[in-house]
Amino acid sequence: MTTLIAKELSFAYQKTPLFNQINFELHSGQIHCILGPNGVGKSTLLNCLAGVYQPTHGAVMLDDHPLTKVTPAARARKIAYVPQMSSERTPVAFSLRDYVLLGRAPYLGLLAAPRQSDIEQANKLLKRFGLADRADNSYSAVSGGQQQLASIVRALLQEPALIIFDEPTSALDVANQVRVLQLIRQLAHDGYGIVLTTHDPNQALLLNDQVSTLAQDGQWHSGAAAEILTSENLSQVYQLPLQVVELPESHQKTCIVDSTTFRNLET
Ligand SMILES: Nc1ncnc2c1ncn2[C@@H]1O[C@H](COP(=O)(O)OP(=O)(O)OP(=O)(O)O)[C@@H](O)[C@H]1O
Repeated sequence: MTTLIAKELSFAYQKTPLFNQINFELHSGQIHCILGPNGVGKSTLLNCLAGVYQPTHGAVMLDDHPLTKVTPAARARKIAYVPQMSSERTPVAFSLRDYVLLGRAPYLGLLAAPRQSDIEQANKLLKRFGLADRADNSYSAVSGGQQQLASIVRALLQEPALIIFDEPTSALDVANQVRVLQLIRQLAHDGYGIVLTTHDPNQALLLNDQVSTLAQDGQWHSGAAAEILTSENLSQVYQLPLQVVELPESHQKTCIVDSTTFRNLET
Protein backbone atom coordinates (compact mmCIF):
# COMPACT_ATOMS: atom_id res chain seq x y z
CA MET A 1 0.00 0.00 0.00
CA THR A 2 1.44 3.36 -1.06
CA THR A 3 0.06 6.72 0.04
CA LEU A 4 0.67 10.26 -1.09
CA ILE A 5 -0.60 12.82 1.36
CA ALA A 6 -0.43 16.59 1.03
CA LYS A 7 -0.97 18.59 4.17
CA GLU A 8 -1.95 22.25 4.14
CA LEU A 9 -0.33 22.80 0.77
CA SER A 10 0.02 26.37 -0.49
CA PHE A 11 1.76 27.66 -3.59
CA ALA A 12 2.52 31.08 -5.07
CA TYR A 13 4.58 31.81 -8.20
CA GLN A 14 5.21 35.37 -7.14
CA LYS A 15 3.47 36.77 -4.12
CA THR A 16 -0.13 36.07 -5.05
CA PRO A 17 -1.11 32.66 -3.70
CA LEU A 18 -2.49 30.25 -6.28
CA PHE A 19 -3.93 27.86 -3.73
CA ASN A 20 -3.92 27.82 0.02
CA GLN A 21 -3.97 25.12 2.70
CA ILE A 22 -5.00 22.25 0.42
CA ASN A 23 -5.28 18.79 1.92
CA PHE A 24 -5.05 15.87 -0.49
CA GLU A 25 -4.83 12.10 -0.15
CA LEU A 26 -4.17 9.32 -2.61
CA HIS A 27 -3.97 5.64 -1.67
CA SER A 28 -3.15 2.58 -3.76
CA GLY A 29 -6.24 1.42 -5.64
CA GLN A 30 -7.86 4.88 -5.68
CA ILE A 31 -8.65 7.22 -8.56
CA HIS A 32 -8.62 10.88 -7.58
CA CYS A 33 -9.90 13.37 -10.21
CA ILE A 34 -9.08 17.05 -9.89
CA LEU A 35 -11.38 19.53 -11.64
CA GLY A 36 -11.30 23.28 -11.93
CA PRO A 37 -11.36 26.13 -14.44
CA ASN A 38 -8.43 27.02 -16.70
CA GLY A 39 -5.52 28.65 -14.95
CA VAL A 40 -6.73 27.87 -11.42
CA GLY A 41 -3.59 25.90 -10.50
CA LYS A 42 -4.31 22.22 -11.19
CA SER A 43 -1.05 21.53 -13.07
CA THR A 44 0.88 23.47 -10.45
CA LEU A 45 -0.67 21.32 -7.74
CA LEU A 46 0.28 18.14 -9.64
CA ASN A 47 3.84 19.46 -9.95
CA CYS A 48 3.89 19.87 -6.16
CA LEU A 49 2.50 16.35 -5.66
CA ALA A 50 5.16 14.96 -8.02
CA GLY A 51 7.94 16.78 -6.17
CA VAL A 52 8.81 18.95 -9.19
CA TYR A 53 7.82 22.17 -7.39
CA GLN A 54 8.33 23.00 -3.75
CA PRO A 55 5.16 24.23 -2.07
CA THR A 56 5.43 27.62 -0.38
CA HIS A 57 3.80 26.10 2.69
CA GLY A 58 2.88 22.59 3.81
CA ALA A 59 4.38 19.24 2.89
CA VAL A 60 3.88 16.27 0.60
CA MET A 61 4.44 12.90 2.26
CA LEU A 62 5.12 9.70 0.33
CA ASP A 63 4.50 6.72 2.60
CA ASP A 64 5.05 8.95 5.64
CA HIS A 65 8.37 10.30 4.32
CA PRO A 66 8.64 13.94 3.22
CA LEU A 67 8.86 13.84 -0.59
CA THR A 68 11.81 16.23 -0.42
CA LYS A 69 13.82 13.52 1.39
CA VAL A 70 13.12 10.79 -1.18
CA THR A 71 15.89 10.48 -3.79
CA PRO A 72 14.84 11.14 -7.42
CA ALA A 73 15.50 7.49 -8.39
CA ALA A 74 13.47 6.12 -5.48
CA ARG A 75 10.72 8.62 -6.26
CA ALA A 76 10.66 7.56 -9.92
CA ARG A 77 10.11 3.94 -8.86
CA LYS A 78 7.07 5.02 -6.85
CA ILE A 79 5.55 7.90 -8.81
CA ALA A 80 5.18 8.35 -12.57
CA TYR A 81 4.21 11.78 -13.78
CA VAL A 82 2.57 12.24 -17.17
CA PRO A 83 2.62 15.99 -17.82
CA GLN A 84 0.12 17.91 -19.89
CA MET A 85 0.58 17.64 -23.67
CA SER A 86 2.08 20.73 -25.16
CA SER A 87 0.51 22.01 -28.37
CA GLU A 88 4.02 22.96 -29.49
CA ARG A 89 5.88 20.27 -31.34
CA THR A 90 9.24 20.11 -29.61
CA PRO A 91 11.53 18.01 -31.81
CA VAL A 92 12.60 14.85 -29.98
CA ALA A 93 15.39 12.82 -31.52
CA PHE A 94 13.97 9.47 -30.39
CA SER A 95 11.90 6.82 -32.05
CA LEU A 96 8.58 6.21 -30.32
CA ARG A 97 9.97 2.94 -28.87
CA ASP A 98 13.08 4.66 -27.48
CA TYR A 99 10.90 7.41 -26.03
CA VAL A 100 8.70 4.97 -24.10
CA LEU A 101 11.78 3.02 -22.97
CA LEU A 102 12.87 6.12 -21.02
CA GLY A 103 10.32 4.82 -18.51
CA ARG A 104 12.79 2.03 -17.65
CA ALA A 105 15.54 4.52 -16.69
CA PRO A 106 14.93 4.26 -12.90
CA TYR A 107 15.79 0.54 -13.15
CA LEU A 108 18.92 0.84 -15.29
CA GLY A 109 22.41 1.90 -14.36
CA LEU A 110 23.82 5.16 -15.65
CA LEU A 111 24.26 4.91 -19.46
CA ALA A 112 23.03 1.29 -19.44
CA ALA A 113 20.98 0.25 -22.46
CA PRO A 114 17.49 -1.24 -21.97
CA ARG A 115 17.46 -5.03 -21.66
CA GLN A 116 15.72 -7.36 -24.09
CA SER A 117 12.95 -7.87 -21.51
CA ASP A 118 12.44 -4.08 -21.33
CA ILE A 119 12.12 -3.89 -25.11
CA GLU A 120 9.66 -6.78 -25.17
CA GLN A 121 7.56 -5.14 -22.48
CA ALA A 122 7.64 -1.86 -24.43
CA ASN A 123 6.57 -3.61 -27.64
CA LYS A 124 3.71 -5.32 -25.82
CA LEU A 125 2.38 -2.04 -24.44
CA LEU A 126 2.89 -0.20 -27.75
CA LYS A 127 0.77 -2.89 -29.38
CA ARG A 128 -1.93 -2.61 -26.70
CA PHE A 129 -2.23 1.11 -27.44
CA GLY A 130 -2.31 0.66 -31.22
CA LEU A 131 1.17 2.15 -31.61
CA ALA A 132 3.09 -0.96 -32.75
CA ASP A 133 3.30 0.12 -36.39
CA ARG A 134 4.65 3.53 -35.28
CA ALA A 135 7.30 2.19 -32.90
CA ASP A 136 10.22 2.94 -35.26
CA ASN A 137 8.87 6.34 -36.33
CA SER A 138 10.38 9.47 -34.87
CA TYR A 139 8.46 10.61 -31.76
CA SER A 140 8.19 14.07 -33.36
CA ALA A 141 6.53 12.63 -36.46
CA VAL A 142 3.51 11.01 -34.81
CA SER A 143 0.25 12.80 -33.97
CA GLY A 144 -0.39 14.65 -30.69
CA GLY A 145 -2.83 11.92 -29.61
CA GLN A 146 -0.27 9.20 -30.36
CA GLN A 147 2.33 11.15 -28.35
CA GLN A 148 -0.15 11.31 -25.48
CA LEU A 149 -0.71 7.55 -25.62
CA ALA A 150 3.09 7.05 -25.78
CA SER A 151 3.56 9.13 -22.64
CA ILE A 152 1.08 6.82 -20.88
CA VAL A 153 3.05 3.77 -22.10
CA ARG A 154 6.24 5.38 -20.78
CA ALA A 155 4.59 5.85 -17.34
CA LEU A 156 3.45 2.21 -17.26
CA LEU A 157 6.96 1.01 -18.14
CA GLN A 158 8.16 2.90 -15.09
CA GLU A 159 6.18 0.37 -12.98
CA PRO A 160 5.31 2.93 -10.32
CA ALA A 161 2.84 2.54 -7.48
CA LEU A 162 1.18 5.88 -8.22
CA ILE A 163 0.57 7.70 -11.50
CA ILE A 164 -0.05 11.42 -11.82
CA PHE A 165 -1.80 12.29 -15.09
CA ASP A 166 -2.24 15.89 -16.18
CA GLU A 167 -5.19 15.91 -18.57
CA PRO A 168 -4.42 12.49 -20.01
CA THR A 169 -7.22 12.63 -22.59
CA SER A 170 -6.85 16.23 -23.81
CA ALA A 171 -5.57 15.26 -27.28
CA LEU A 172 -7.60 12.09 -27.74
CA ASP A 173 -10.64 11.26 -29.83
CA VAL A 174 -13.68 10.02 -27.93
CA ALA A 175 -12.86 6.32 -28.44
CA ASN A 176 -9.32 6.76 -27.16
CA GLN A 177 -10.62 8.90 -24.27
CA VAL A 178 -12.83 6.00 -23.20
CA ARG A 179 -9.93 3.54 -23.65
CA VAL A 180 -7.72 5.66 -21.40
CA LEU A 181 -10.48 5.98 -18.78
CA GLN A 182 -10.99 2.21 -18.87
CA LEU A 183 -7.25 1.74 -18.53
CA ILE A 184 -7.22 4.09 -15.53
CA ARG A 185 -10.05 2.10 -13.93
CA GLN A 186 -8.19 -1.15 -14.64
CA LEU A 187 -4.94 0.25 -13.22
CA ALA A 188 -6.73 1.25 -10.01
CA HIS A 189 -8.26 -2.22 -9.87
CA ASP A 190 -4.73 -3.65 -10.22
CA GLY A 191 -3.67 -1.58 -7.20
CA TYR A 192 -2.18 1.59 -8.71
CA GLY A 193 -3.15 4.91 -7.15
CA ILE A 194 -4.10 7.40 -9.86
CA VAL A 195 -4.52 11.15 -9.72
CA LEU A 196 -5.65 12.96 -12.84
CA THR A 197 -6.85 16.36 -13.87
CA THR A 198 -9.67 16.66 -16.35
CA HIS A 199 -11.84 19.39 -17.81
CA ASP A 200 -14.75 17.01 -18.22
CA PRO A 201 -16.91 16.43 -15.12
CA ASN A 202 -18.41 13.44 -16.98
CA GLN A 203 -15.06 11.66 -16.82
CA ALA A 204 -15.03 12.10 -13.05
CA LEU A 205 -18.66 10.89 -12.91
CA LEU A 206 -17.74 7.81 -14.97
CA LEU A 207 -14.68 7.00 -12.86
CA ASN A 208 -16.82 7.53 -9.75
CA ASP A 209 -14.16 7.50 -7.04
CA GLN A 210 -12.48 10.43 -5.24
CA VAL A 211 -12.87 13.99 -6.58
CA SER A 212 -11.49 17.39 -5.70
CA THR A 213 -12.51 20.73 -7.13
CA LEU A 214 -10.44 23.91 -7.08
CA ALA A 215 -12.37 27.10 -7.79
CA GLN A 216 -11.10 30.49 -8.91
CA ASP A 217 -11.59 31.90 -5.40
CA GLY A 218 -9.27 29.16 -4.08
CA GLN A 219 -12.05 27.04 -2.55
CA TRP A 220 -11.04 23.40 -2.46
CA HIS A 221 -13.58 20.63 -1.97
CA SER A 222 -12.52 17.01 -1.67
CA GLY A 223 -14.48 13.83 -1.18
CA ALA A 224 -16.37 11.00 -2.84
CA ALA A 225 -17.64 11.70 -6.39
CA ALA A 226 -21.31 11.71 -5.37
CA GLU A 227 -20.63 14.28 -2.68
CA ILE A 228 -18.51 16.66 -4.80
CA LEU A 229 -20.02 16.32 -8.29
CA THR A 230 -23.29 18.07 -7.56
CA SER A 231 -25.03 20.67 -9.75
CA GLU A 232 -24.49 23.23 -7.02
CA ASN A 233 -20.75 22.69 -6.56
CA LEU A 234 -19.94 22.35 -10.28
CA SER A 235 -21.95 25.49 -11.12
CA GLN A 236 -20.03 27.32 -8.42
CA VAL A 237 -16.64 26.01 -9.59
CA TYR A 238 -17.20 26.85 -13.28
CA GLN A 239 -19.40 29.93 -12.67
CA LEU A 240 -21.91 28.47 -15.12
CA PRO A 241 -25.33 26.87 -14.54
CA LEU A 242 -24.56 23.14 -14.80
CA GLN A 243 -26.89 20.29 -14.01
CA VAL A 244 -25.97 16.83 -12.86
CA VAL A 245 -28.80 14.57 -14.01
CA GLU A 246 -29.36 10.83 -13.81
CA LEU A 247 -29.99 8.87 -17.02
CA PRO A 248 -33.25 6.92 -16.74
CA GLU A 249 -32.13 3.34 -17.41
CA SER A 250 -28.50 3.09 -16.36
CA HIS A 251 -28.82 5.64 -13.53
CA GLN A 252 -25.46 6.95 -14.74
CA LYS A 253 -25.07 10.57 -13.72
CA THR A 254 -24.09 13.08 -16.36
CA CYS A 255 -23.29 16.78 -16.30
CA ILE A 256 -25.09 19.01 -18.82
CA VAL A 257 -25.83 22.57 -19.78
CA ASP A 258 -29.52 22.40 -20.72
CA SER A 259 -30.53 24.00 -24.02
CA THR A 260 -32.64 26.75 -22.42
CA THR A 261 -29.70 27.80 -20.26
CA PHE A 262 -27.43 27.54 -23.31
CA ARG A 263 -29.64 29.82 -25.41
CA ASN A 264 -29.93 32.38 -22.63
CA LEU A 265 -26.25 32.47 -21.68
CA GLU A 266 -24.61 35.82 -22.11
CA THR A 267 -21.22 35.66 -23.79
N1 LIG B 1 6.16 28.99 -14.29
C1 LIG B 1 5.20 29.88 -14.02
N2 LIG B 1 5.49 31.12 -13.59
C2 LIG B 1 4.52 32.02 -13.30
N3 LIG B 1 3.21 31.76 -13.39
C3 LIG B 1 2.85 30.54 -13.82
C4 LIG B 1 3.83 29.54 -14.15
N4 LIG B 1 3.16 28.41 -14.54
C5 LIG B 1 1.85 28.71 -14.46
N5 LIG B 1 1.66 29.97 -14.03
C6 LIG B 1 0.38 30.63 -13.79
O1 LIG B 1 -0.24 29.98 -12.69
C7 LIG B 1 -1.64 29.85 -12.93
C8 LIG B 1 -2.03 28.38 -12.80
O2 LIG B 1 -1.44 27.63 -13.87
P1 LIG B 1 -1.70 26.08 -14.00
O3 LIG B 1 -1.06 25.64 -15.27
O4 LIG B 1 -1.31 25.41 -12.76
O5 LIG B 1 -3.30 26.05 -14.13
P2 LIG B 1 -4.27 24.90 -14.59
O6 LIG B 1 -5.41 24.90 -13.64
O7 LIG B 1 -3.55 23.61 -14.77
O8 LIG B 1 -4.74 25.45 -16.02
P3 LIG B 1 -5.28 24.69 -17.33
O9 LIG B 1 -6.58 24.01 -16.91
O10 LIG B 1 -5.54 25.84 -18.27
O11 LIG B 1 -4.25 23.74 -17.79
C9 LIG B 1 -1.91 30.44 -14.31
O12 LIG B 1 -2.38 31.75 -14.14
C10 LIG B 1 -0.57 30.45 -14.96
O13 LIG B 1 -0.46 31.50 -15.87
